[in-house]
Amino acid sequence: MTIRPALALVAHDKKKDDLVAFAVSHQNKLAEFDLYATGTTGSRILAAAPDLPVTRLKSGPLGGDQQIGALIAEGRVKGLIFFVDPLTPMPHDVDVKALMRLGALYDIPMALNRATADLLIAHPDAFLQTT
Ligand SMILES: O=C(CO)COP(=O)(O)O
Repeated sequence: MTIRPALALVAHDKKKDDLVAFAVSHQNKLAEFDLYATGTTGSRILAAAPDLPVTRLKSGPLGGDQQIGALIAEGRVKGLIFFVDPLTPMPHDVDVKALMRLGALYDIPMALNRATADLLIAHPDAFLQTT
């Protein structure tokens, strides 16, 4: 059995509409990956694009960001699309920072906004690095 490369999709509440729009408009390319999402983000994506292979983890404030961080550290998740809200304080800010830190540490392609996500998904091979 071949394990497909995996991407993670996460959005803060005020950015969820943007991420859903991104996922819908790039459905065909995203369908080539296994997708992991934090709980509420995953529900929103699946409601709009039910055929996408999304595995929902815990909600971000309940540990979902850390679960995705662990998947990055294990080498399972090869790319992170994380639409962050820079204007709202988060109770789980330490988890948000930890997730971005692991993305930087493991040098995976990481988009923190729609503009960068659009650039990355135009070059899906960027997610296929093996380190
Ligand atoms: O809080 C989040 C990321 O930090 C996202 O979690 P939800 O997708 O469960 O809202």
